[in-house]
Order: sequence, then C-alpha cells, then structure tokens
Amino acid sequence: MAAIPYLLEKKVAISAVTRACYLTSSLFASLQKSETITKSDTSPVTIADFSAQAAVNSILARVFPHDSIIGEEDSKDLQGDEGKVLRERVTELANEALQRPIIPGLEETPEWGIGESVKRSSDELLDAIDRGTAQGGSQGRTWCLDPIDGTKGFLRGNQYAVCLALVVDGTVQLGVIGCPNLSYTDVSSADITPGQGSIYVAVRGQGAEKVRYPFPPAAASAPPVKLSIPANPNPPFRLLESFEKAHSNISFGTLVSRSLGVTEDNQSLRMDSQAKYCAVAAQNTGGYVYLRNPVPGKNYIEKIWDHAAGSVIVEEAGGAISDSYGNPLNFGLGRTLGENKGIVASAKGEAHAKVIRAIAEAREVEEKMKVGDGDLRL
Ligand SMILES: Nc1ncnc2c1ncn2[C@@H]1O[C@H](COP(=O)(O)O)[C@@H](OP(=O)(O)O)[C@H]1O
Ligand SMILES: [Mg+2]
Ligand SMILES: [Mg+2]
Ligand SMILES: [Mg+2]
Repeated sequence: MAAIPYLLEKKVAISAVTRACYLTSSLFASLQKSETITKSDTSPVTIADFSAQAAVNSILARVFPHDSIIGEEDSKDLQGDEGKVLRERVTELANEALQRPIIPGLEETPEWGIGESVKRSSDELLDAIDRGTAQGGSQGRTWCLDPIDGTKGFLRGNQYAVCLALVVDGTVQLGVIGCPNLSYTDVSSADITPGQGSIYVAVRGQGAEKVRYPFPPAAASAPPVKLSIPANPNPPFRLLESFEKAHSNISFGTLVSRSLGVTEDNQSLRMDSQAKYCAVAAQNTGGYVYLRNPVPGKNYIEKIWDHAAGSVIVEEAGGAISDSYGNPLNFGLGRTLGENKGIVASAKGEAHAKVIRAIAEAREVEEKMKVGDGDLRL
C-alpha cells in the first residue's frame, strides 16, 4: 500500500502545536506585565510567543533536521544580561511544554525529543528559536511558524492561534492551527469558551478537519470532524475582519459589505488571528468571507506565517483564497507575500468571484468619496 503523503509531518505538527497550546493557554492567567515587550515595529511579544517558538522548533529540528524554518520571533531580546530574566522564564516554560507526558491519542513518541526525561539548556532553546530565521523561497521544504498569532488578542484574553505550516517548493502542503479559545461547536462569534477550543488540520489533497482542544480523555476514540464549506450560490454574506482597527480598514470593509448586500443582522465578525480562517473553513452558511487589507495605498506587506496554515485549511475545506484582485497567493517568495495586496478567503466559485467584484466596486466608490486626507464620507 502506498504511504500517505505527509503523515509523519501531520502527526508531528499536531503534537508540536498542541504542546504550544497547552503552554500558552495555561500561561495566560499568570502572565506579568514585565513579560511582554514591544518590538521595533511597536507590536507586542511575550514570553509565551518565545517559549512556544522554542518548543515547536525543538521538535521540528529533532524530527526533520534538514528542513528549514521560518518563524516570526528571534532570540535577540533574550540574549545577554538584559535578557537574563526573560531567558530563564522561557527556558522553564519551553522545557515544561517539551516534558509534558506523551499525550494520549496523538501517537507521539519520545524520539521526537518530548516526554519526561527531556531537559534543554537555555542555549539550546535560543538556538531553536533562531532556527526560524530561514529566508524561504520557491525551493525545498520550509516550516512556517507563528507561535502566537494575534498576540494582542492573547493579551486581551480573546482569540489567538498557534499556527504551523509546511511549504514545499513554494506550495503550502500542510497546515495546523490551534485555537485554544475558539468554540468547537460555534464559529459565529469571537466570544471565548474557556476549556473548549479547537485544533484545525489540513493536508493538501486530503481534506481539512477539526478536533477538540484540550484533548478529552477519549480523544483516541473521537474521530476528527471533516470540514466542508456549504456550496451556496447566493449566500448570506458576512465579513470576518481583524479585531485590531490598525490591522484592517473598517470603512473599506463597510463599502464591501454594502456591495455584497450584507444586512444589519449580519454585520462583520471582528476576530483576532488566523482563527478567522478556521471560522471560514468551519462555517455552515457558505457566506463567511475573511477580508484583509484590500485597500490600495496601504503599504503593509503580509508575512507568510500569518496566512500559510490558514490558506490550506480553507482550500481543503472546499474554499478559495486569493489576494484582493483575485490573484493566487505566492508563498514561494520568501518571508513575505510581497506580490500580493490584501487577502480574500471564502467559499469557492461564484461566492469568491462576487467578493472580488464587490472589492473592485468598493474601490471605485472610495475614489469618488475621498475627501481631504483620505477619510470616507459614509
Ligand atoms: N498594520 C498592520 N496591518 C496588518 N497586519 C498587521 C499590522 N501590524 C501587525 N500585523 C499583523 O497582524 C497579525 C494579527 O492579525 P489579526 O489582526 O488578524 O489578529 C499580527 O500577527 P502577530 O500577532 O502574530 O504578530 C501581525 O503580523
Ligand atoms: Mg507578532
Ligand atoms: Mg501573526
Ligand atoms: Mg505572532
């Protein structure tokens, strides 16, 4: 019998993401102010982000030593005397995540560098974090990690996600997203449901599925649920946008919503992180659309770790993803989606085409409505 493609990669990715989810979700309540720092681009990073990247990269480096890794974080802020306090905390937390006993139902093995007897030094863990500095490109195998996507959501106690993908020769082949706060049964709200999260998994050509997080005792006997976005030629559209106003353009989203005929009771769902991709994949209406930064002139260049895992999960659930002009996303350019402008993830076919047309219409309306400094009269 032919081997199932990416089976080992899938198991290892689920294990690594699950361990990072246990780390981040249990740390949240005790996180101190001094354990969050501000990066040079003014965005926050916490000891949870560093520890999760250290733990995930340690596992990947052990099982797939020849693969490269693109990870969001680096160890700069953990080096030297200044970084000593945070470094020691990160060492403790990453070791705890790696040392967690074998999780029933996940087919883990101690050969992956996990289990009670593992103990890594600070130097080893900082090296593991810095394995994430690969430049990527259109050739070879590159893991792509966002140890906490939606760090601002994590700090608010809202949605966040641990996101891991495998990109092979520029194509995303595997994606795993852990959403400790996203309801397993209902993705129509960003409200958190403590203790009832979800993990989403997709392998290209093999479909997308979700499992409960944390794993119930009977996990081994509870099969994953396959995801399939309903085909609906005329769905009740609803946009999913960033919770953070600085990460999206709410007034442009309003124009797109109007063009799609969105009604009062179907207003945008504002949610942090790649949990939005999971909601698109798990929706039951066919009308959920993740819309991100489609506005010309806004110069933010998307990072591949913010979209790689989510893209394959949506596609394998039967959806479509493109930039805001309908062009395919290019994950083979390096650490960014430098050629693409904005992102649309939705049901495929006519629904996706309608959104791309609505964005084009919204651009025309915006041009006509522009006043002074670019504000819109809505
Ligand atoms: N000005 C900006 N515009 C768009 N995205 C931004 C941004 N500043 C930061 N981001 C990205 O938005 C991600 C969060 O997405 P969302 O807004 O959907 O929750 C952040 O991921 P991290 O939290 O991993 O840093 C970061 O990469
Ligand atoms: Mg960040
Ligand atoms: Mg991110
Ligand atoms: Mg992040």
